[in-house]
Amino acid sequence: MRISVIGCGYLGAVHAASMAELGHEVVGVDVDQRKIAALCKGRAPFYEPDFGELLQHSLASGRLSFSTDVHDAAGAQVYFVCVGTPQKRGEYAADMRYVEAAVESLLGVLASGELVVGKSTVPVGTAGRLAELVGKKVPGAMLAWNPEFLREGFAVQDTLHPDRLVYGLPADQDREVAERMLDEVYADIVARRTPKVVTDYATAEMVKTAANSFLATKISFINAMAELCEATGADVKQLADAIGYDDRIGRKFLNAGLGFGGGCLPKDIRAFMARAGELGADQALTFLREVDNINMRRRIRMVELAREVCDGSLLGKHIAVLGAAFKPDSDDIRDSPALNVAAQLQLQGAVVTVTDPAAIENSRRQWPQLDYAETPEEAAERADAVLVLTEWRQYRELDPVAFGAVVRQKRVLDGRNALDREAWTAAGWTYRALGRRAG
Ligand SMILES: NC(=O)C1=CN([C@@H]2O[C@H](COP(=O)(O)OP(=O)(O)OC[C@H]3O[C@@H](n4cnc5c(N)ncnc54)[C@H](O)[C@@H]3O)[C@@H](O)[C@H]2O)C=CC1
Ligand SMILES: O=C(O)[C@H]1O[C@H](OP(=O)(O)OP(=O)(O)OC[C@H]2O[C@@H](n3ccc(=O)[nH]c3=O)[C@H](O)[C@@H]2O)[C@H](O)[C@@H](O)[C@@H]1O
Repeated sequence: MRISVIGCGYLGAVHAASMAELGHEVVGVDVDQRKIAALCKGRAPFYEPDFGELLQHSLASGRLSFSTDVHDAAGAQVYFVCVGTPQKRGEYAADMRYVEAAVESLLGVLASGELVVGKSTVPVGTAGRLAELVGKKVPGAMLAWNPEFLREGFAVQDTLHPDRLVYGLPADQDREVAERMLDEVYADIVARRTPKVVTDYATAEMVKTAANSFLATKISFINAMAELCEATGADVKQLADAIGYDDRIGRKFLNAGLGFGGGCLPKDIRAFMARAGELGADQALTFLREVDNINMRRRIRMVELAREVCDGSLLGKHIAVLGAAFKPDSDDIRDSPALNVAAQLQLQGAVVTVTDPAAIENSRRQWPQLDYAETPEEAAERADAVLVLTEWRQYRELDPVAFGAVVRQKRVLDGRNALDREAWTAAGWTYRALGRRAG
């Protein structure tokens, strides 16, 4: 099948290479010339495990190419829309200008019988509106919404082996044709009997925002428990383990700590609230405001904790921040809790050095005022406190004995509840973590 993918960022580039891996002829299009130049050369423009190999394999097969010209996308049976939907500046709502522009550009290349498939996360109501536009401008062309649930750090695995497929389809006679075309795109995945939900546009759009809202709520729930643990002397990690044994609750996404960041959960819950407001149903989602508040309070608490361990003042204290990406195995720093804390510490007078295995280049571009080091040892040289804010394996596996020789003061703040508290304490470190007793 011939497929085009519009927008080759974290989602689209992986989707394009994965579709080629599934045997399709794929053209990836992006307006960012640097990104396309890198992809054409088989260089991943971002850090994502397994993506580099997949990209090179797909390019070598001759089934994958990239372009900055949307006309090179013409002649496909299916056009995936994977452009960004960031938060609007100064507002909660999603900025839809990239989706609008991408669909507008497709109107010039689309033909009757071809299918536009939205993958970007959008406010409910978008697909219906765009389907009308597509049908009016290109009679016989169709539109479907097929939200994506991949996680960064597992993007290749999640794209090739998703736990479900969701098709939001038109209500008219195009419904069956569109479903058949999507089944052909995902033939290998459908053949494995992957659960498939075939529904209308609005439900498909809402499945995506509801899923991200639920995940954000689960994280903020455990972080609210962490706040109470701090007030009572209880231990949030043991609490999460204990409630997580209940199958109805489950242990996943109950890791208390610095909370959620990234290019999706924060902006998606806000866009969902904004859309509910537009629809006159804002009351239904007021709880998400509290989810957001609990999440942001963790960042402030982390800074307080750093001040506490630094004898009540951050002025002139050398602080090593281990981790800049919003999560491990990614170079994505969009709304990174780690960088937010690093910047707050610096504003309060600390001398902050940040390190990260993959995200230093991105961080330097966005936060040039911070200092950076290549390794945790360099970052922690003569530090008064070490903060582990992204739980990269390298940091989880640090040897607290050897690492202790580098710093001025053996004080470690475990922002992700990821270190072995007993081992660090035994090596003479003062151990502090959100929602746990001092070690
Ligand atoms: N990053 C992720 O893990 C996931 C993202 N999503 C959703 O997918 C969408 C894309 O997210 P990311 O890939 O993270 O964003 P991104 O910012 O990494 O990529 C978006 C890409 O679209 C390109 N673009 C913008 N306008 C264009 C146009 N008119 N024509 C062609 N290309 C254009 C940009 O240059 C950029 O490369 C968002 O709606 C996001 O919420 C959904 C699931 C997972
Ligand atoms: O819409 C999206 O873009 C994606 O958003 C999230 O994926 P992602 O942002 O890549 O990463 P997550 O693993 O969900 O982590 C998000 C944030 O929550 C934090 N987190 C996660 C789990 C947890 O228990 N505690 C916690 O604080 C992470 O550190 C990270 O900052 C969802 O998990 C994906 O299903 C979805 O497709």
